[in-house]
Amino acid sequence: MAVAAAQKNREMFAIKKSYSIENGYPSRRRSLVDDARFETLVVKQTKQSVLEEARARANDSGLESDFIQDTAPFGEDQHDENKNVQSEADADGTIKSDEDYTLTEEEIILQNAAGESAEAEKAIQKAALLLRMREGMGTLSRILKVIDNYKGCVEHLETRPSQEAGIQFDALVKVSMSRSNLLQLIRSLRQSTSFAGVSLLSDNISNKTPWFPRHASDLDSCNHLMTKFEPELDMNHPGFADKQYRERRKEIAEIAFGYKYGDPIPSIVYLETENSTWQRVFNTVLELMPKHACREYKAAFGKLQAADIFVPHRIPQLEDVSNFLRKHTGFTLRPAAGLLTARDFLASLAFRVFQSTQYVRHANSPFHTPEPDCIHELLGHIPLLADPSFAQFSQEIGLASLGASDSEIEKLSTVYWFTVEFGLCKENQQLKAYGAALLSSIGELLHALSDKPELRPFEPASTSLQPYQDQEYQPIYYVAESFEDAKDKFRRWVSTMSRPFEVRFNPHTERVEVLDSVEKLETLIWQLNTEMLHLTNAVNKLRGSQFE
Ligand SMILES: C[C@H](O)[C@H](O)[C@H]1CNc2nc(N)[nH]c(=O)c2N1
Ligand SMILES: N[C@@H](Cc1ccc(O)cc1)C(=O)O
Ligand SMILES: [Fe+2]
Repeated sequence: MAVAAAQKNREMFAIKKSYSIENGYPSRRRSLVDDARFETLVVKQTKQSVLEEARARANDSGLESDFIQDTAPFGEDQHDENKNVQSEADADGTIKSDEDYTLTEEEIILQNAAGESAEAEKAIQKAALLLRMREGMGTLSRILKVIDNYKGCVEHLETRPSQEAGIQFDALVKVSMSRSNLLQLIRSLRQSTSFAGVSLLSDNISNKTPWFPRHASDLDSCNHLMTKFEPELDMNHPGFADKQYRERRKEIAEIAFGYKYGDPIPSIVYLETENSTWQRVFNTVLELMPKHACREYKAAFGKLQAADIFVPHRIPQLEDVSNFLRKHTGFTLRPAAGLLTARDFLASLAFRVFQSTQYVRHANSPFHTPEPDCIHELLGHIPLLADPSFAQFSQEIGLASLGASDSEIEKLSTVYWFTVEFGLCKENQQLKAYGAALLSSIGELLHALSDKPELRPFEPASTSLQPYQDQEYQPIYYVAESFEDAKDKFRRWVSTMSRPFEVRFNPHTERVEVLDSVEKLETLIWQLNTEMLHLTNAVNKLRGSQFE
């Protein structure tokens, strides 16, 4: 019961998606908790206000309806005396106010795209319009004339009898014209009573792909918190009744809110209680790891110990860990204020950036906590991020998430959940843990390896559909044939995702490029050829030296 209630409570606050710029948010926030409360409202209101703003802008531009002016209103013969009000009177005689022009999301995207710069406004845009024509085919010739007046080119025209009462025909018109003219055209058509509807269809509105972070510095604008487990909001949270703990959390969250790409991660002077929580978990992990952790985890763990980063008596500083990872796999860390939305969290992996919390779980619950803390990130995630093959794999997941649909993000994060967070694998017929949330939670690790939970073979297609909760131990775990097998299967499944474009990370610029032109592909092929040449040379040199 308590679980269900808490889940509901959290769902009320949870923000499911997105890069915050895309949603119109300012990038940084002052208070974790106020923010969290505020954001649920904002999510609802943002769309509304963006729509209103765009509408106001469209109305402010003082455009006349060229459609009406240039072509004479439809049916002018019959309604001559009404000519002046034609553009405002609807078929049933009601006045069309500006409120009636509901801008669709496509139009807002178009408007935003046009508003980016003078060139962007003039850029030629392909678009498909669906016009619901109240009257006969005669309307078509007028439409074509208006498009011509706006210097548009009609690329495709199709009509069909309408299914709806009061509408004679639907016309699908594909045009290419400058963005600003396209916007005016739509507005113009809307003002005519000859149409029961004018809509811009989504698939053609933009030759651009959706917004997503293109450079590691764009992550400054994401960082979106999921208001899930919060000591302030959740009665089940171990820190709910501990004022001091909550203050401490706020203090540490401020670092993440203030952080910008390129900054060194500020170090934290951890309290004695915090270090001793770390020590308890660290020592237990050390004890259980040889028997229960997968090989790759153990190997990387050893390197972190050798570098003096993993020591029992103090919590490692994120900056030191980040520098260590950079040297091994090119991964770096960014401080995060709490649980991020799956979209923002996965996006950072595309840049080989791992968003890491910096606060420590409550001292009363060292062996399991309902939200990620730095002990989870450090003991759970960091070792594998120092493994080159796993690092590569993590980045691929991140790249696959960029611009993916909400339902794909949901599936991706579910598979991520059952592998990277809670994955089990076989090693010489023995069950081993590779999931970070198992390796950072002794309680859950022992539960996973007991006979209590259900174990299922890992198959991304079905695993991606399995609902889960994240407050208590998992009732189901997925077991891969081996750690390699988990990565292989996940990778192959990711490549079946339906996103209509491919992206590539350029490590020199830390930029994600959309592979949407022959030129870009040619440059890449040239780079690969150069690399092939070096590799072939290396092979030849080694072969040659064998015979010396
Ligand atoms: C992608 C998936 O949802 C995953 O569980 C993410 C969500 N957000 C996160 N946010 C933080 N800060 N740390 C994490 O480990 C995760 N994990
Ligand atoms: N349960 C994990 C922490 C965690 C919580 C929620 C998550 O989504 C991930 C990790 C631990 O105790 O270490
Ligand atoms: Fe995690």
